[in-house]
Amino acid sequence: MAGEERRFKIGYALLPKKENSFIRESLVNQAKSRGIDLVKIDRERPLVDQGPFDCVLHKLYGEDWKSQLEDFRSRNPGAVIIDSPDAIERLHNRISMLQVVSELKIENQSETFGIPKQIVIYDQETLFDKQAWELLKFPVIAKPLVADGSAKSHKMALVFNHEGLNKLKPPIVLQEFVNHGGVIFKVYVVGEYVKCVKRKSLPDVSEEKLNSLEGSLPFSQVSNLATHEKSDDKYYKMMHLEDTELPPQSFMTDIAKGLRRAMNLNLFNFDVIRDTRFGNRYLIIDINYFPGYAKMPGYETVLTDFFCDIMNRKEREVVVVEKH
Ligand SMILES: O=P(O)(O)O[C@@H]1[C@@H](OP(=O)(O)O)[C@H](OP(=O)(O)O)[C@H](O)[C@H](OP(=O)(O)O)[C@H]1OP(=O)(O)O
Ligand SMILES: Nc1ncnc2c1ncn2[C@@H]1O[C@H](COP(=O)(O)OP(=O)(O)O)[C@@H](O)[C@H]1O
Ligand SMILES: [Mg+2]
Ligand SMILES: [Mg+2]
Repeated sequence: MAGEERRFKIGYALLPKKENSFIRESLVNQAKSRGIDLVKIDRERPLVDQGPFDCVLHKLYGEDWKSQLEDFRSRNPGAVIIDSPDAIERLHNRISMLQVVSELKIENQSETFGIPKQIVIYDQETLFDKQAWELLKFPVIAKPLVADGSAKSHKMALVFNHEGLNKLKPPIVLQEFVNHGGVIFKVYVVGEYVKCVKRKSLPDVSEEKLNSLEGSLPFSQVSNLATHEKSDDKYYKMMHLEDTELPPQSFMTDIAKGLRRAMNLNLFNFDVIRDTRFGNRYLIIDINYFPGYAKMPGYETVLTDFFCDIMNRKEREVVVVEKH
């Protein structure tokens, strides 16, 4: 219609905590002003009975939701689902999550990247099996194998010696703890957009400290501690977050692009540490689907740009299909 702008409807299905942090008025308004209406999907009703939606944005788990999306896809072949549940599922297991990093090839002369040494342990006996330990040395981080967003899946332990293994509950991943100067880099990806920020992490463990420490130290979501917990804390001040240099942006962008293509995902972030033994070696330790974007300054513009981009691409594809 002449003079009338085409509007798009994006339905979102998020857990209440995510909805509260992500669906802010500022985002809704900015999207609206650029022709995109963000509409909440009612979880009490079948998805196929709602809409019509040009796009579905979601971070929900479980078979029921997956089959609802499949029904929706078959009845609305023109709609875009961000992102595919099968692609997201790869991130729910801490082994398959990082496998894709090992397969990535990036040409770079000055920096290298990879993942820390790690093994997966399914039962208590294997925990104490000498052979399993040939690859690893203490300290290690024990992480639940499953990464499904539950509080349990974030409960980790820094393990200093064999004694510390007793408390662990397989299935777990044991990953070499790599000294990295107490600062972690979080690389946020939104389609083609890539933003790297610094966050606090665990402090380095010296050989000396390692020998004096007892068994293990449990922790959870260390990079997400509230601001007051950080600022009062002597330890946080010791970490010199401001003095830490960010990794080269082009290097992070290359990795992000490679991961995006290999995983077929648009919305994710990955955690990177810089190995203090080398200074130019980066290790990817975690990949998260649809992370806390609202913590990114100006997230409203980044996300709105992305929505517009997806919708324009969809329009172009429809035009091409119609022409043929
Ligand atoms: O809640 P937020 O904003 O802290 O976001 C969490 C992320 O924090 P980040 O953006 O990386 O600082 C968080 O990332 P980290 O675990 O801190 O690496 C996860 O992505 C978390 O989702 P889930 O519990 O793994 O499903 C994210 O939680 P949800 O918002 O998805 O519940
Ligand atoms: N291999 C490692 N070496 C050093 N520190 C690590 C390692 N793995 C994790 N960490 C620290 O533990 C935190 C939580 O681990 P992570 O794998 O990111 O779990 P989550 O999914 O709960 O964020 C990281 O943000 C980082 O501070
Ligand atoms: Mg993490
Ligand atoms: Mg994670």
